[in-house]
Amino acid sequence: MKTVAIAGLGAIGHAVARGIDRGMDGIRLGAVSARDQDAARVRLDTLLHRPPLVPLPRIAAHADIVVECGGAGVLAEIAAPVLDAGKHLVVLSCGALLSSPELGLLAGRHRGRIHVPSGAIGGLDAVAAMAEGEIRSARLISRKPPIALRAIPWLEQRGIDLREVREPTLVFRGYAAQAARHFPANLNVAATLSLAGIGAQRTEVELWADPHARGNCHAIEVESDSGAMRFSIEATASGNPATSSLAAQSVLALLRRLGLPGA
Ligand SMILES: NC(=O)C1=CN([C@@H]2O[C@H](COP(=O)(O)OP(=O)(O)OC[C@H]3O[C@@H](n4cnc5c(N)ncnc54)[C@H](O)[C@@H]3O)[C@@H](O)[C@H]2O)C=CC1
Ligand SMILES: O=C([O-])CC(=O)C(=O)O
Repeated sequence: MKTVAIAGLGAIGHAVARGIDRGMDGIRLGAVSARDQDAARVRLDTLLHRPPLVPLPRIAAHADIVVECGGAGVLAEIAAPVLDAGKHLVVLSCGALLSSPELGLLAGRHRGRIHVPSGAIGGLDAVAAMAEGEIRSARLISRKPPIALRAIPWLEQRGIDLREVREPTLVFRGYAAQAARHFPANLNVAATLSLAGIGAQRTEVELWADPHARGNCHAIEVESDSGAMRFSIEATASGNPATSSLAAQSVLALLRRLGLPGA
C-alpha cells in the first residue's frame, strides 16, 4: 500500500482526495496540507476517511507519493524535501519545473521520481514517441473563457481587460518558456507538451480569450519525420474556471498506475 499526501486542497487537490477516498487499489490518502485550514476542514468533511492536516514543510514525512497541486510556491517549498527523501513527486504546476532544472538532478541523486501527469491535455505518448525521431515543430493553441483569465499580473501590467471581450482575442503568442513565466496558473499544459517533445524554447504557444469557449480548449499540432499529429480537447472546467476537471482525473489515473505492485 502506498501513501499519498496532497499539497494544496483547491479544485485539483480536493478532487484527487475524493477520488482516492472512493477507493483505489494499492493507494491510501495519508495527509493533506492547506493554506486555509478552516476551508480545508470543510472539504475534508466530505471524505469517508479523513486524513490529518499537516504543515506543508513536513508533508514529505507523511507519504510515499506527494501530489503538488498548490502552485509554484508550494512546489518550491516541498520539492527538495520530497526528492531528498527518495520519494515520488507528482507535479501539476509543471511550468515551474522549466526554471528548476536542479530538481531533476536532485531526484537522480536520491532516487526520487518526478512525475508530470498529462493534466488537461493528452496525446503525449505520441509526442514522446515522435521525439525519438525528429520533431520539426510543436504548437499548443489554448482557448479559455475570459473568466478563466482573471487576475493575471502579466495581462494587468499591459492594461489588458478581458471583461469586455466579445470575440476570440489572441492574448499571448510565444514559446512555452515564456508561457510558463507569464501564465503560471493557466499554461502548465504548454510545459507538459514541451517536456514530452522538443523543449520549452521551441514549443510554440498561443493563448486566446474566447467568450464562446465552453470550458478550456487545447489543441496540439506536431509535425515530425514520423508523421503529423493533431489533438484537441474541449475540457469541462472544474470548481476553478481556469482548471479543467481532467487535470485531477489525470492524477488519479497516474496514482492508479503507481499503486500497482512493483510500480
Ligand atoms: N498540469 C496541468 O495540466 C494543470 C495544472 N494546473 C495547476 O495546478 C495547480 C492547482 O490548480 P487548482 O487546484 O485549480 O488551483 P486552486 O487555486 O483551486 O488550488 C490551489 C490550492 O493551493 C492552496 N495553497 C496555496 N499555497 C499554499 C501553501 N503554501 N500551503 C498549502 N496550500 C496552499 C490554495 O489555498 C488553494 O486551495 C495550479 O498551479 C494550476 O496552475 C491546473 C490545471 C491543469
Ligand atoms: O486546466 C487547464 O485547462 C489548463 C491549465 O489551467 C494549465 O495548464 O495550467
